[in-house]
Amino acid sequence: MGRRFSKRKNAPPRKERDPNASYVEVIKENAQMEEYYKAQKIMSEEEWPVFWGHLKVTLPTTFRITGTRSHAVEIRDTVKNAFVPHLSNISVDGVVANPPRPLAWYPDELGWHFDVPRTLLKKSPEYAKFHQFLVAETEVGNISRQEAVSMIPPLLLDIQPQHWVMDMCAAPGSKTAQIIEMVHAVEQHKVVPGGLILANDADYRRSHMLIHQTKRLQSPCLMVTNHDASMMPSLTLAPNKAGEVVPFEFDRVLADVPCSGDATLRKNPMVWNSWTHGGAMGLHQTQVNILQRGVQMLKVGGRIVYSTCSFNPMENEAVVAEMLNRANGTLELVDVTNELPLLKRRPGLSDWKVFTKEGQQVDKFEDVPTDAKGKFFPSMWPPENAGELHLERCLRIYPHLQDTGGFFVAVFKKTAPYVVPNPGRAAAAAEKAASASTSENKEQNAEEDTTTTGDKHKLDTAAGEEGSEPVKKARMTRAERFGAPGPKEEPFLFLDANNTDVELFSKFYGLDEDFPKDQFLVRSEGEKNKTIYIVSEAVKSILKSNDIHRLKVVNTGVRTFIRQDSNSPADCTFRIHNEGIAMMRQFVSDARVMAVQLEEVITLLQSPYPKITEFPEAVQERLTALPTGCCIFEFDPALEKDKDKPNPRWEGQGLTGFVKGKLVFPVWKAQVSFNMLLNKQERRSLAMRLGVDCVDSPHVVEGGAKGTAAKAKAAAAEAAASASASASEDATPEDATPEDSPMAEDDAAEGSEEEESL
Ligand SMILES: C[S@@+](CC[C@H](N)C(=O)[O-])C[C@H]1O[C@@H](n2cnc3c(N)ncnc32)[C@H](O)[C@@H]1O
Repeated sequence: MGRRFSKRKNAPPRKERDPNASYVEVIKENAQMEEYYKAQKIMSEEEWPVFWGHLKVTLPTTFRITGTRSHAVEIRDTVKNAFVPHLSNISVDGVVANPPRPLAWYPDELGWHFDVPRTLLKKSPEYAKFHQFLVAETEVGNISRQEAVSMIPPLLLDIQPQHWVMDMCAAPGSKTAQIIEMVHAVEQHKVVPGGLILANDADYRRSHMLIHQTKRLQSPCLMVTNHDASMMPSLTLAPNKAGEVVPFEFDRVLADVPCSGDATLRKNPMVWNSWTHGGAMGLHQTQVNILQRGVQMLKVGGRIVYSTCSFNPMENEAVVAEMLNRANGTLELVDVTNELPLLKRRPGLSDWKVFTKEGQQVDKFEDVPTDAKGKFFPSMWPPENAGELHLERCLRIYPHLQDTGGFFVAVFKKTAPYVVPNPGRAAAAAEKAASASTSENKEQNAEEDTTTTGDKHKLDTAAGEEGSEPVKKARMTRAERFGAPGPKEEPFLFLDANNTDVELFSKFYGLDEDFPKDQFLVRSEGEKNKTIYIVSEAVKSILKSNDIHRLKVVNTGVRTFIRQDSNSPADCTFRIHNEGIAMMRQFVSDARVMAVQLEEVITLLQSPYPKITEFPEAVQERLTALPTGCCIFEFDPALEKDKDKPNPRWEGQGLTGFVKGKLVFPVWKAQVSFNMLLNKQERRSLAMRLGVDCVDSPHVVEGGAKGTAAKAKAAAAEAAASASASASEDATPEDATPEDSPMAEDDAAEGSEEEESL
């Protein structure tokens, strides 16, 4: 997960976690690595000392403002106008900090960086306030801490809202979040977007980090799967509404593959200690196989971006060159010189050297000693036609160019169908490996079946001697490679448009005629429908495929309606979940929407269950007239009567603080009182943006404590919860018991080992 600014529950003592504390003990030298990269001639001798020196400097903090377009702009303007002017020239103990500033190359000033020593963050009241803001906005997913260079691959995918996008190695999900935002970039009224985001990770536990990271983006177009990306299954999809069977292919694919990670030195100083010549060797073939499967599943005319956080040509240009040669003219490198023009980059290499684990240079595959042959593939060397492949079109990002981490990116376009096998220059050993991992549908699916039943994993089954890396890998079980497989997922069951429950809430909320009522689903077979999710038409066509058993879907759908088992006399016991409110607001009848002023919002924020009599007299009559049950409160700052009155909390801002767009949130009306259906973080974030105080609702339910939910995915939950950053909470109506939704299981499993506070 992009690192977050959040506080962690049960976090180890600060001292243990302070990365600076451990950094001082690392000696930032590695002679082998220095020699290796000098031999690769990744830059001139004159530039080398600047590059090498920069690797030793701690990375600035970077964050990205997330969410839908208008919302993100609002948060950006808050950072720019409310904080930055107060953060210039601040010094503590003689240290002056650079105030936060936008990344020059990131579009619309939505990417930011700053390098502020921890002491200053703690001691300066201005920075403390800024930090508090970052924490609150991160909690609700409006800000995501993400390394600057990691933001590049999604930007180069050139995603359009209607695109089907596959993120092959997606966890913890910072790039997936960016992709989701791009698919939702155009805010359309009364439309569920047509795009699709399939986010996959081979590691089940990490696939749950992915769910956590993307949950707050509330996309009905997202599907999270758990496969070895080199063996993503092929499916025949169910016909869509127009009766067409569209192929299971993607307009855009991101292959952000597992790599040795030596370009993350600034963030992970331990790499100084651990780097060896062998680090990249065991990854090269896996990287080729993942990229190749991505190319197969890409539409002709589509774009695939390959990226690593490694400087190593064996993981970078060698993989790219092998793929281009296998593709034999059906794939080309795109010249992206004019894309992100302010991003400083260096061209890819057309020549590089290969070394043994012991550090001996080997000029060609044929020269590898027989007893070491199993560790090498011919594709690790520069091909003879390297000069013709336009490898210079690859992007090498070096830390000293713009004070970032290092990264490698290659952007391809598929120009014609790609047929496997086409082993190109690969030798017999690699051919065998490739065919094991990329052979057509039948074999792939059979493979998936065997891996899930615990048989030996066949990926990378290269011919090689006993004890060689490929053979050892081939003998690994799936669990050894990717951790324990998750439990069998509950099925995704669609509700008919004329299902009694669908009819009940459709009528109660006056759902628009155009609303796709056949895209609701549940996950609790045989039980009454407790939690109702909505998915896009594209997701539905996948879930309704006859081959769906081949795809391990771990999560999809946005929580939209929750059944409240209560004694409430409400006509409809389904409440709207805050997750689905932005989308549902477009389709809900105005009769269920109450326009409110700031004063009413404050009453709800400052009292857990305010009685009608606690609201301003002017609205009491309207509130009394509302039928019991769930309704939507809508606050439009443009209609606020006192909007220009200064807000004492935020200097220079009107009374509504930094909230410029409409706010909608679900509220439960009981007999005599109201309850805002927001969790603790959501309440706090809203209060902070409005510049008012709030109280936490006492009726929140800790997600981790949801008994049955926690049990259901015990394996994943246990692992993730131990690293968990924040148990989630859900607000419930005062007179109702908390729902026990299948999706609540995710709350128990959420969290990230990569989470870090400022
Ligand atoms: C570099 S990280 C991806 C980072 C991610 N794209 C992001 O931006 O947050 C690589 C990921 O690949 C996953 N992985 C490793 N081998 C894989 C495979 N064969 N198929 C799919 N995922 C794999 C790892 O679990 C890891 O989460």
